[in-house]
Amino acid sequence: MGDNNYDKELDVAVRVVQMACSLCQRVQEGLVSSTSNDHVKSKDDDSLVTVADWSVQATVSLMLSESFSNQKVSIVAEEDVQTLSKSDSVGLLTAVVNTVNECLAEAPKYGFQSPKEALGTSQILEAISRCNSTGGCNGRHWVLDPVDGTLGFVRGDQYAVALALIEEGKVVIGVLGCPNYPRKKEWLNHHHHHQSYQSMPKMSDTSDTWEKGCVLYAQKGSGEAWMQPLIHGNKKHTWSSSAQRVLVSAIDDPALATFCEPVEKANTNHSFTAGVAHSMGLKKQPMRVHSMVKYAAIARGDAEIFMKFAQSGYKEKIWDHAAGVIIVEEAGGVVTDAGGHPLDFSRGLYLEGLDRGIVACSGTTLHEKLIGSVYASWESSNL
Ligand SMILES: Nc1ncnc2c1ncn2[C@@H]1O[C@H](COP(=O)(O)OS(=O)(=O)O)[C@@H](OP(=O)(O)O)[C@H]1O
Ligand SMILES: [Mg+2]
Ligand SMILES: [Mg+2]
Ligand SMILES: [Mg+2]
Repeated sequence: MGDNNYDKELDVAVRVVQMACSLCQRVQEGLVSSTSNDHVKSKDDDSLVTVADWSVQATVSLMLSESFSNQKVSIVAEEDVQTLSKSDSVGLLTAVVNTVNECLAEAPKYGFQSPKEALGTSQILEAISRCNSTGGCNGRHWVLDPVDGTLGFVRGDQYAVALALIEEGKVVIGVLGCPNYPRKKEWLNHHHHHQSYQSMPKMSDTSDTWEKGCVLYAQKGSGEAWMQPLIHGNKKHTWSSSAQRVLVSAIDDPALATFCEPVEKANTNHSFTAGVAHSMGLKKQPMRVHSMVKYAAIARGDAEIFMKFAQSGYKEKIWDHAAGVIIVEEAGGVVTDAGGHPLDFSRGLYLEGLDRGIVACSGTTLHEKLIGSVYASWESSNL
């Protein structure tokens, strides 16, 4: 691992992700209970963006600047201010400004300073647009997906806040906030989620028996991945001292393994993965989950395999994977492209050179079988 130690960066990143998760929970509660959807917008590629995406991006940008003010902080992040600056977005922008200021007022709870007075619109727009780095193989770059799985977020379902640090092209820390990670792994499944929703305790339920949500994190080369509970509501949690180690599953028999994949067929080829699953002897139905919570499920040992095969021509972005990949690897898992090569985070915004798709496994036995099945299925799917 050399002399590099990222303890300070990791500590800051975990606290800012905790803060962002609390922001998201507040916004999601508002969205799910509201009948209007004026806080959700469609982007040019028809994907969604919400008040939470921009507000988290602003908050993380501000807290990283506060914490590393002596350095030039480079941040690669998903959102820009284009949609937000349009004349018909005044209501949206006001909501972002209010949400960020509400969140900043709580900053001391997370060991950060609150600004002396509420921030204005221009400061918040500036904080969002400052995250316009394009990464690359030189120097340090933070990589942020403020809300990953925005569709899941809007549906009241799974989503994640993902923050990673890349140094000289390698991911060195990863933090993944999963505010709706359920107590029972079966509840992760999108379909089960709705069936069991009525019987699930509500978000406002503060009973101690109900633990939902977590923040996972790892540092490169440590061989350890950790999980903290979320700070719920106003409860004073000793969250920083209640971290638990997470480990991948020991299951290496495909017949017993669970594989997870994106919910939407637009984001992955469900029929191809069904063929791969059959070919390698997976017996269980796929667990379809929004967001990088799929990586969290592998790291926590709640599932053994994650596959994503996007349409050819779609370029995977680094912020959709960086934090998840390092957490799974440090928890004992293996993540590669479909050719078995490690993902390359050194080439800018995209995972350039990716061979077909991404596969994550709890161990090498399943990984080798999976790569073999992808090879066989790809051949036959192209006959
Ligand atoms: N066409 C296409 N193909 C593949 N991937 C795409 C595509 N379009 C978008 N994206 C990216 O997918 C991210 C969401 O992935 P999920 O696994 O959460 O998808 S799903 O909602 O479960 O279907 C999503 O992340 P967020 O935008 O942060 O939600 C996108 O970066
Ligand atoms: Mg998006
Ligand atoms: Mg994303
Ligand atoms: Mg996103």
